[in-house]
Amino acid sequence: MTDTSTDFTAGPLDRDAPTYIAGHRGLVGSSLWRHFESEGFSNLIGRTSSELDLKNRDAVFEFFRDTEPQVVVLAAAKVGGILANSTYPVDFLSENLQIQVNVLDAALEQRVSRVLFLGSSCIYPKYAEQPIREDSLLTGLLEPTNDAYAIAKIAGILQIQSVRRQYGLPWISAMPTNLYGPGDNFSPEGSHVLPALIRRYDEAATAGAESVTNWGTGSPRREFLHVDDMASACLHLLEHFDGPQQVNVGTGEDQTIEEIATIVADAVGYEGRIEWDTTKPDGTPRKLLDVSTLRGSGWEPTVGLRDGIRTTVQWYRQNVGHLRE
Ligand SMILES: NC(=O)C1=CN([C@@H]2O[C@H](COP(=O)(O)OP(=O)(O)OC[C@H]3O[C@@H](n4cnc5c(N)ncnc54)[C@H](OP(=O)(O)O)[C@@H]3O)[C@@H](O)[C@H]2O)C=CC1
Ligand SMILES: C[C@H]1O[C@H](OP(=O)(O)OP(=O)(O)OC[C@H]2O[C@@H](n3cnc4c(=O)[nH]c(N)nc43)[C@H](O)[C@@H]2O)[C@@H](O)[C@@H](O)C1=O
Repeated sequence: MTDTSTDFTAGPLDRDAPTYIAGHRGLVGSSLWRHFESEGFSNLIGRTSSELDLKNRDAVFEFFRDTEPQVVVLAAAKVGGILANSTYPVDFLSENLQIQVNVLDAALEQRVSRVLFLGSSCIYPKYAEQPIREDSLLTGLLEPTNDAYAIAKIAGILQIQSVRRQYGLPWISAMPTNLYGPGDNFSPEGSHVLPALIRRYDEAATAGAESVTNWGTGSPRREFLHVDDMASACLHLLEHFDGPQQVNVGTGEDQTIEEIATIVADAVGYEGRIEWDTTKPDGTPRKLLDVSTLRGSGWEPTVGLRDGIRTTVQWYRQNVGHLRE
């Protein structure tokens, strides 16, 4: 079956159109909200999970009928780091499938004109050639620590492509690399590596601890994008890209986890030793995205890694760290 949605040309979005940001209180959603507001969007719609549980299909359809969004960014999902993903795989599979199927089906009933679905770089095979091109999808086995989450995200890409083929609507998907920034989840067990390190090193610096213990071996490589760059890439794609293939979103540069730990230690002023708990999983050895599609469409990141980590530490100290006992 071919993609029939070929007569659409991406262009500026209507700043007054009802625009639904699903997950608007999360790391990505809150940054999207700030960015869309700063870009003049006057009719943004958001609902918390207690106001609208996106797993509740009837409630989602009723919400779409009431609010009639014309643009939807799907940044609501069950999200977590390597340990949460590997400990609760059925939650990551089932909740994400329910959320995305409900939102995309309701958006289809309303014939929403532009939808952006957010996946993740973990959709690609564990041993994909680096940097990972978009056409590596489904060419090899997944990383077992996040295969359930990845399968849900791959289903989302297929749903976007299927709506394009069957209904000709110009919906798109973006696959972000590991993200960080203000509004992140800093829970020690459930979070991703960067917020976990910021919290651990800040606590160690405050306590004058002689050593900190991080997870795994420190040798895996990861690529990090500041969430405000992610938000600007999302709007850029909605206005400049149309096509069935998911688009990678990243910086095109990566570091070892050990290097990241050193940058965080510098940022918080911690001078003690680093130890590694090798009973914790390393996950995929490397996942550096090929970002030539996005770069070719005229977008590039603006926040350097050291600056981004420094300002995230400041945000953490002002908004989360001071709440500790
Ligand atoms: N963080 C990262 O490093 C990466 C994230 N992504 C993707 O980006 C997107 C956003 O992630 P991120 O911002 O980090 O995640 P967060 O956990 O920070 O935010 C997720 C948001 O989803 C909402 N949500 C979760 N379940 C439900 C539900 N049942 N009903 C309604 N809302 C719900 C939550 O709403 P509420 O706060 O109201 O409870 C929350 O605000 C996700 O699709 C994720 O897969 C991709 C790659 C990397
Ligand atoms: C975005 C992406 O995020 C997840 O994949 P991941 O990249 O493996 O995620 P992570 O950030 O949790 O870990 C990165 C690396 O860092 C190491 N590491 C060290 N010390 C801590 C630590 O304290 N916490 C965590 N979480 N990791 C640590 C850890 O051992 C690993 O080697 C997916 O499940 C999936 O959700 C997904 O799509």
